[in-house]
Amino acid sequence: MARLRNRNLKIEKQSWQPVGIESLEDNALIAVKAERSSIVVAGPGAGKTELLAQRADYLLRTDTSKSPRRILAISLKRDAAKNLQDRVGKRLPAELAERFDSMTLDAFSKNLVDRFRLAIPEFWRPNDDYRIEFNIKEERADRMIREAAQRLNCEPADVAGIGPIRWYRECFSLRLPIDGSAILENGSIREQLAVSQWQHYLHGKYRYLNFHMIARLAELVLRTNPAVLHAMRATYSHVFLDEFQDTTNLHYDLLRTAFLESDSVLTAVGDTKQCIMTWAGALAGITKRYSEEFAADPYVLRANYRSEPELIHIIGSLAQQIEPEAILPICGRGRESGNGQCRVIAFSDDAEEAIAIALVLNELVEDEGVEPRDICVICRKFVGQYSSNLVEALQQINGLARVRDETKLQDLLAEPLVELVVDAFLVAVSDEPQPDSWSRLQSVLEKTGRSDSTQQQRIRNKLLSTLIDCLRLSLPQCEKTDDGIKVEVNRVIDAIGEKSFRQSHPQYRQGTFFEETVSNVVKQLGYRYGDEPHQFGTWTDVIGDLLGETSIPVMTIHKSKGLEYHTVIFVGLEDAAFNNLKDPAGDANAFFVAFSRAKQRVLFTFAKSRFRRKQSRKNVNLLYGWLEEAGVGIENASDIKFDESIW
Ligand SMILES: Nc1ncnc2c1ncn2[C@@H]1O[C@H](COP(=O)(O)OP(=O)(O)OP(=O)(O)O)[C@@H](O)[C@H]1O
Repeated sequence: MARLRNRNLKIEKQSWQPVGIESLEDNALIAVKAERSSIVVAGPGAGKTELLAQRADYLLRTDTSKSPRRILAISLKRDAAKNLQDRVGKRLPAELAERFDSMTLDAFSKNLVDRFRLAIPEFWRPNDDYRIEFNIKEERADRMIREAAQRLNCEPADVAGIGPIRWYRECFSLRLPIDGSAILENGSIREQLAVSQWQHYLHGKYRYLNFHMIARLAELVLRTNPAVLHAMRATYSHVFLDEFQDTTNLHYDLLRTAFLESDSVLTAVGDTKQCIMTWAGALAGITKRYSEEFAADPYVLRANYRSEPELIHIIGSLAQQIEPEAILPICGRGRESGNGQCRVIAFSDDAEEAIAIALVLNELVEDEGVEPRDICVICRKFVGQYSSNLVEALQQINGLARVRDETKLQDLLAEPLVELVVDAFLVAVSDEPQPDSWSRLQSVLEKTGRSDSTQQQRIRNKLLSTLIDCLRLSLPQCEKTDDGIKVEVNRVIDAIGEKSFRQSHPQYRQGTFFEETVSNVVKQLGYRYGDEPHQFGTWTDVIGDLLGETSIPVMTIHKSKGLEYHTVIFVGLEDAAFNNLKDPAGDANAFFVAFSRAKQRVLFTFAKSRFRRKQSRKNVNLLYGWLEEAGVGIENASDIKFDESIW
C-alpha cells in the first residue's frame, strides 16, 4: 500500500522545484541533485540546513532514494536533529517524510549498541541496564585516574602528566580491538589504564557508559558484524551530515566503518570557521580527509539569507580574519543595504550593564514589537549568573520583557516524549486549532503503529480524538501537584502505548532515560501550574511558558549554534570569558558563531567590573581589533541614553 501511494506521488527529476523557498543559488541546486557524495562548505546563514531539507525533498519525491530505502540525517545536537525532521515533515507528504530519519550521532550510536548488544564481543559488552554519564567533572576524572592507577599498581604520574580530563577523554579515543585482554597484558601503561577504565565502566559497580564509549561500541558492532553492516547500508541510500566541521575523531571512525565503500551517497555540510568543538576533539582537517576518502565533490555557497547586508559585510570581514582565503558572502536576498546594526558598549560595572540591557530588551519587545523568542542573550559561560542579574534588572524596570536560562530546557524540549505530551495538552486546551501539533500526534501514532492501511488510520484518528476529549475534561480539574500532573502525562503515554513509543525511539529503549524524562517534564509543568505568584492558572499559559514563547532566551554560544534571532546581545566580551584566544580554532570561531546568529542587530557589552572583579580586554583585544577593522568601534555607556531606542 505504502509503495503504491509513493508511486503516485513520484515526480520526474526535471520537474522538481525547491519547496517553501523561491530559489537556490546555482551550487546549492547542483548539490541538492548530486548523484555522488559531496561536501558543501558555506558560511553562516547560507542555507546549509535548508539545503539538506531540500535535498531530502528532491530524493524522496523523485524516488532517487528508491522506496523502501531511507535517508539518514545526522546532527550533533538534539534540537538541530528535530529542526531538520520538522522542516522535512512540514513539506513532504507523510508517506514520504516517514522515510527520513533525523537523529543525533549519539542517538544513532546508542540505537546500534542497544539493538545489537549481544553481538558485541564479550570483553566489551555492556550490561543492558547501563546508565548514561553525560558530563564529567575535573575532580571525578582525577579520582578515576587514581583508582585506575591503583588497580594496575602504578602511580598516576605514570600516565605522563596529562590532565585528568584529557586522560578521561583519551581513554575512549582508542579504536576497540576485538580482544581487549591482549592490551591489558601487553599494552603501554596508558593503554592499560584506558582498558582498565573501560572494564570498570562496563562491568564495575556503577555500569555507566558515556557517549564516547557508545560511539566506540557502535563502531565495533558494525566492524565485527557483516550482517548488521550490510542491513544498515541496505536501509540507507543517502546519508546527510550536518555541522560536519565539528565531527570528532571517534565519530568519523564510526561514519567511515558504517559507509566507506558502500553505495550510500553522503552529503556533508559545514563551515570550518564555525568549528567550536576542538576542545572535544573535533578533527582538524576533517573536510579534506572526508573529501579524499569518500571521493566527495566540493561545493561552495556564497549567499547569506539570514542577515541584513550591513551584518553580512561584518561577517565577511570577520571570516577573512579567521581564514584569510574565506570567500566574501553576498546577500541572498539581493540587497545592498538594509537595517543591520552592530554596537559595542563598555560599562563601568555589571549592575549598570544589566539595567541598560534590560531597557534595550524592553524597548525591543514593548515598543518595536519584536517577539521575545526572536531575541537572544548570549554569554560565554555562567548563564545562570548572567540571567539572574538580568532578571533582577528587568524586575526593577518593571516592563514586559522577561528572560530565562535556556540551557536547562533546550534539550528537554527537543525530546520526542516531551513534544508528545506538550502537543496533546496544547490541542486539548487551546481555543485555536493547532494543526502542527495535531499532525505531529498523528505521525507519532503512525510511527508507533504497525500498518498504514486506511482502516488503521481511522482507528488512530479515533484514538487521538478520544485522548483529546479526555484531556479536555481532566486537565482543568487536575490536582496542582506533581502527582496530579503525572496522572495526566501518563494518560497521554498510555493512549499512545508506552511500549511501542519506547520501541520507536532509540533513546528510550534501554535504561531509565524514559522515566527520567517523564519525571522532568512533570517537574517542569508542576513548577508552572498552580496558585503561587510565579505560577499560571491556565494550561495554555503553562504550556506557552514551558515553550518559552513569552521569554527571551539566555544561552551559551554552544547552544545558539544553528539558530537565528532578530537581535543578539552578547554579554561580556572580556578576557574572563575568552581565555583561549591563542587557539584560533576555538574562541575566535565561537565569537564568529555568536555574531552570525543575528538577522538584524548585534550588541556586544563589556563591563570594567563583573561579579566584583576587574575585567580586562588583553586577550580579547584581537576580537575588538577585528570589529574595528569591520567599522565597529567601542562606545562608552555614559554617552548613551538607554531609556530611548539605541538603534
Ligand atoms: N534558498 C533560500 N532562499 C530563502 N531563504 C533561505 C534559503 N536558504 C536558507 N534560507 C533561510 O536562511 C536562514 C538560514 O538558513 P540555514 O539555517 O539553513 O543556514 P545555515 O547555513 O545552516 O546557517 P548556520 O551555519 O549559520 O547555522 C533560514 O531562515 C532559512 O530559512
